[in-house]
Amino acid sequence: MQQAADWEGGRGTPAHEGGLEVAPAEGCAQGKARVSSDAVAGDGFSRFAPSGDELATDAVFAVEQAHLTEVHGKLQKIARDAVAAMEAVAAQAAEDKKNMADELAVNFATWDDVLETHADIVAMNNIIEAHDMANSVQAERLRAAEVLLREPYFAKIELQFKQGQPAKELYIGSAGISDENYRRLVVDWRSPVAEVYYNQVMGPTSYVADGRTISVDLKVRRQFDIRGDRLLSYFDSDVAIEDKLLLASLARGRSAHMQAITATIQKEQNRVVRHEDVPVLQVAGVAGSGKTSVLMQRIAYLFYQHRGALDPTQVFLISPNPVFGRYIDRVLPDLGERNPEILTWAQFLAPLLPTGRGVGEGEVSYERLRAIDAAVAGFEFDRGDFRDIVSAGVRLLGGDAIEKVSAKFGHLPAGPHRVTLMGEELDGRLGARLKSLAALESTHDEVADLPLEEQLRLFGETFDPQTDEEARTLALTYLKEKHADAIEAVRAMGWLDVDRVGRRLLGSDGLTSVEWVYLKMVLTGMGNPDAKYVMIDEVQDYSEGQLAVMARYFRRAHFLLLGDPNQAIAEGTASWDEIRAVFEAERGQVSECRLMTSYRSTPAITDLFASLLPAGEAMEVSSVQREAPAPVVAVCSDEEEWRAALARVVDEAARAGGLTAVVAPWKSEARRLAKLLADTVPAAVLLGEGDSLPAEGVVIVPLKLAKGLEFDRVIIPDASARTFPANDLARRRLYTTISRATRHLTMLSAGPLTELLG
Ligand SMILES: Nc1ncnc2c1ncn2[C@@H]1O[C@H](COP(=O)(O)OP(=O)(O)OP(=O)(O)O)[C@@H](O)[C@H]1O
Repeated sequence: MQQAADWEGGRGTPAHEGGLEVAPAEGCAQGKARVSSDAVAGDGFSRFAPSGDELATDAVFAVEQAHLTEVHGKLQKIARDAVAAMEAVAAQAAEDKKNMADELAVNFATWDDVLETHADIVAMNNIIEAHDMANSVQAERLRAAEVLLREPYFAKIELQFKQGQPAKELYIGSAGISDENYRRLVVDWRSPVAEVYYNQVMGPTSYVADGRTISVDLKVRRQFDIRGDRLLSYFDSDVAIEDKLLLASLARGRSAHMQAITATIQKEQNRVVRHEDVPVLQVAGVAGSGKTSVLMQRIAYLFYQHRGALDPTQVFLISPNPVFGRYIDRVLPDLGERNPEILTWAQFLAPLLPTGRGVGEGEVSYERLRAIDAAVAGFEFDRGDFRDIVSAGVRLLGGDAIEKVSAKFGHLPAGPHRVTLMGEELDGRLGARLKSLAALESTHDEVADLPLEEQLRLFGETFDPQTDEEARTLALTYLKEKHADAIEAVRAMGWLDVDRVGRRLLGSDGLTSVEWVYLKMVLTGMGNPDAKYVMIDEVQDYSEGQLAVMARYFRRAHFLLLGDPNQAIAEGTASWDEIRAVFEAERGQVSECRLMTSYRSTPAITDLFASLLPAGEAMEVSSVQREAPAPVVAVCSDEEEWRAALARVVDEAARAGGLTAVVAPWKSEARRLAKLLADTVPAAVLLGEGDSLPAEGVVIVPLKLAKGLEFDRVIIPDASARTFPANDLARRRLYTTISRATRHLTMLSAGPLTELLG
């Protein structure tokens, strides 16, 4: 066992028994991590594809290639036919519209004429609607064909439904499609029968369709690697111990955007993707276990299940940071689906807050929010809780009037019902006030004094009213725009001084933004009742308060919570049990799943981050990746050495190709590193919130922004005890940092290496 010098005092660092071996090297002490994993290695994969000669003589290969060629040809025809049909519909629609417009004699002379005109218009609309419908069917077909032309299918199953009968062949792909005779060419991966493929059990098995369990005998389970109309290889699995397609997919490495895992969803992942629709599903998964991938597949699955009834605007994905949002935003479009609303916490919260109020820190306990619930239960408004609505210097609604409206509904408790009724009444009063202003001579003069282009923009003509009524109508249009802020303030219950109510109720100086939004929800019922699904990725990074706000805001939605308790990288976030408790309190029962296999990193890197897990948990984590060079550690004895070593490893990484991340613990440290490297390795760029992940190169990125992402190489610039002291938070931060690496990991240490790696 070697010892490396401590650059601060020249003291020796302790040796790391059973962990990383640290050996001196030029400039810094260097070494390789010892690997204990015997996970699936290269040999299994090298047999995956038959060689050229074998392919030529492989009868199955020839049959499958012929089938693929036929299906691909049919898909091309389907796409061509769909385009032609859409063009024909468009031409016909244009013709029909022209004819109908020519024939349509708008006549309101008598009541009979009105009825006839109305009937003509309805008939015209029906024809237009029929065209739209025909087009949307063809558009859907075209979309499916386009998705499939890239890879028509990835698997085939042969199912025997009854003994003695021939087995039925089904090809499974990213979308489902039939030929012109309604014969299924490809079965959608989300269809009930496809479950048999994902269950990875040969022989007698079953699937559920329309609530019925259907028993089948799975005779053949064949996986394909296909590009367009070319079959690259196939693999028949008789026992599902090794998934060759999975190994092939993992060997292909990462790309600048997350890829769908449709063809290789594993059994434990499939349980989450096809999980029954429960109010809350909480999924705990180790780093790289496919939580985000599974989340995307689940969304695609839900769109399929609720086709026509679930719109993407009713699904929300709360993502850890904007870079991550962009990293995942191609997965669903590649599957032929639209993206849900992808928001960070800040993007979710900001529009709910009054202008000028920052999102602030999210650290709020559930207890504190429950105190708000308790206080509001026995509460009554007073005059000071109401604010004048003022716009452009005009007081449009006074606090006294609002208090009177409140008293009118005083028989109701102060809460959402009463506030809604008050809102409606105040909306009416504001409308009446604007109307009375619109009747004033002074307003008409104001409108007449508007620049001409302003009048044209507002009215489509200059202000030249012929009657009083016309003058009032035009003035009202002007006032509605002038006082749009007041109209919006009434709609958003801006007349209620939430801060004042909070101070009164809680006796505190001020509310945090989380408390403010929560109190507003409790008082006014603010929320999104139309959201049907909300997915929170990296759920361990939110406080109880933030989670309770989301649970309350999306009050009718079903939640999917995915996270890794060991990746909680900030203080004040909810523990795994607290997350469950918040959702149990807010939404009732919480169902749970676990994902324990890691797909991202090599066995050596997986072993290393798994060694940071609490005792017991590490034993369960396994890696599926192939082996690659062991992680490298360099302990430097002084700052100068460390700088030189950093420049060297970053430069080497830049030359090696692929994408490297220098993961800094904090934003300030990332900036410092960027400055430090600016002269020596200018290729290394600082990644900001507004950036997308490049396909290759070197990025310097704070850990917070690296959340959920992965890189071919990770460089930890300082794995010293100073950056990672021996405590739980640092342990989780190191685990998260290391697990961003897929194949290569280099750790430098300015001074003694952290004990956590000992
Ligand atoms: N079934 C699978 N087939 C192919 N690749 C997979 C599969 N499951 C996961 N992967 C790959 O493993 C990597 C990690 O997946 P993902 O980012 O979804 O994991 P995660 O659990 O969200 O990670 P973390 O929490 O550490 O950010 C990705 O490159 C993903 O494509």
